[in-house]
Amino acid sequence: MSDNEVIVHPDAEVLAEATAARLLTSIVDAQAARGVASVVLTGGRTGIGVLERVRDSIARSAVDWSAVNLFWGDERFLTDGDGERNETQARAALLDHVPLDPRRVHPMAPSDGRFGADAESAADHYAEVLRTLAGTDSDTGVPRFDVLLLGVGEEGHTASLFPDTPYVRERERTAVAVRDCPKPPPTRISLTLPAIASASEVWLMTTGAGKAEAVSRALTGADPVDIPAAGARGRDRTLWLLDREAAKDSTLGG
Ligand SMILES: O=C1O[C@H](COP(=O)(O)O)[C@@H](O)[C@H](O)[C@H]1O
Repeated sequence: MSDNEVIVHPDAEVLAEATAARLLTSIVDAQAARGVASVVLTGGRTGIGVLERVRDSIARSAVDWSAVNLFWGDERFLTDGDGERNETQARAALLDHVPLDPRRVHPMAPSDGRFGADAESAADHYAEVLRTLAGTDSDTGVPRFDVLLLGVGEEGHTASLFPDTPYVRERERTAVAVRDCPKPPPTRISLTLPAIASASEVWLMTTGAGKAEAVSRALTGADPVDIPAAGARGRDRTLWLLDREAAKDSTLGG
């Protein structure tokens, strides 16, 4: 498990642009090393803003999009194409604009899909997809994720793991159905902290003064049960990408 690293950008615009450049470079590097890159996407304003900047970057042509595996860290359990789904927003921001191989795109099921409103079965299926792609040698049950993107909520949630819930305490399963979420919609699907911890790099991206307290608590060793973002760590790197407002309550040294 890696230590937290923090990079503070002047504002949300610069953060989105710089993170898009960082993501493009990471994908190119992974493809140069292994031929393929695997990225876990997030929803939220910052995460979708980064995808829009990737779309608008001339450097997006440096990526072989047909060799990018895409997953989601969480999903709002709504009908297919609903504008609040993280998948819908990611498709509009980037995925519909690059030549992906649809077989490499792994969205979480919608609430009108093959599992209907059974979010638990949809989550179990996602865990099964991850296990299958991980292969029989895997000890984590998830594929090798090069970069796993996350947002952070005002109360410290990340993915759809909210404070003081059974879901943030989950140690066995890699994907769970999340019920009674304090932030709408009430039903979601989320990767768990153990699944997140199997990623090579975890990038937590957030902006604005409303996130400052949660960021500060996460960076000063809060219990992940209280501040779930505090428990999101990558194997090789855990990178907090903040704007000045989100960093304002944190003592960052230097
Ligand atoms: O609902 C969600 O919110 C978080 C944070 O979103 P933001 O708009 O405050 O940046 C996001 O990370 C998560 O994927 C999403 O489902």
